[in-house]
Amino acid sequence: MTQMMIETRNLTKKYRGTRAVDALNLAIPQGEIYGFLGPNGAGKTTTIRMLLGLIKPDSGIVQLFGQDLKRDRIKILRRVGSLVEYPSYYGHLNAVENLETLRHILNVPRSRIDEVLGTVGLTKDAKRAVKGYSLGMKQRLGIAAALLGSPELLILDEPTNGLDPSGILEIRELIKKMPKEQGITVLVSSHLLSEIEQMASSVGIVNQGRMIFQDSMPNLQRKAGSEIHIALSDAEAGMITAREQGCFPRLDQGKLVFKGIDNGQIARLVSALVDARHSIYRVEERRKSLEDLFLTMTGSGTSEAEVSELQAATGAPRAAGLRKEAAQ
Ligand SMILES: Nc1ncnc2c1ncn2[C@@H]1O[C@H](COP(=O)(O)OP(=O)(O)OP(=O)(O)O)[C@@H](O)[C@H]1O
Repeated sequence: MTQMMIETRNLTKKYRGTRAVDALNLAIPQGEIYGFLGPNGAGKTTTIRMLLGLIKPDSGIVQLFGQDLKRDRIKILRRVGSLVEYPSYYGHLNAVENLETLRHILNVPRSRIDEVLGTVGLTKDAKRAVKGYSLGMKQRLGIAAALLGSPELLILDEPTNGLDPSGILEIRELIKKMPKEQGITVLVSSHLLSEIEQMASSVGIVNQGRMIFQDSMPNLQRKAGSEIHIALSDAEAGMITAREQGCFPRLDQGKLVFKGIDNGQIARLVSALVDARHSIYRVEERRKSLEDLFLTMTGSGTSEAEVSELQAATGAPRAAGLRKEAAQ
């Protein structure tokens, strides 16, 4: 059976009577890149702080590597690397010198510094003062520091926040190689679905402290649903041919749009349209973008009916006040 690297049960934290994290059940198996997604204020950082033992839950359980965090906190956390908010450095020191202090605390060999700087692509700049680093380089140095103790689990809170596109790409590529090349399970939080979509193998979406979706990324994409759009010479006449084939499209800007149609039906339909002397310009699959899905789930600009339809489709529980907060 796959080991759970992180598991929480009914994890709850209140601030002044408001539940920042509300009965959260996280389940993160070994080898995953788990995208922890939610709009600003959803409770991601509060959850991460509880996972790292930085704050105490009001109720609920945190288990890392199958062990209760309350029992053997120091020993368990030695197996975890983390980057929460912006890391702080001595600007006048170089990367090696900055990591040296931490190396002593962790009691790891000197060679580990070269290894982690190599992993994050900072070997060339290792002897430059950190104050001259870009924000992306500083974040990569933060990840190097998190990797220094050879963790089995890496927890990164919004590591791409504030970075430019090339900085974002570097961090993303770095995270993507963690499970395969380093055998490390990763939890990475973000408020951007597009970010998570490009690196995560599974995803948990939180809003107002509650989990509204948790599954594999392919399942999220599948549940987002797809449509087939057919552009042809005479869409109205094409509708009649489609109906004769038992398909019932809608008409959208001169195109026939089909939901829930399989490959066999598409093949028969196209062949019937060609037989009926239609010119077919394009047949394309369009997925509801995950960005749309995320916005719908977190409740911005969509109708009550749409939210219900989506939650039914994704099997997500209904969160109290789900639609109050707009996604960022
Ligand atoms: N120390 C604190 N005192 C009071 N309220 C807090 C504290 N920390 C967090 N909160 C509140 O808890 C809620 C969740 O905040 P949290 O920082 O966990 O969200 P987040 O998903 O990480 O958002 P962001 O992406 O903006 O960091 C917010 O309403 C926040 O204002």
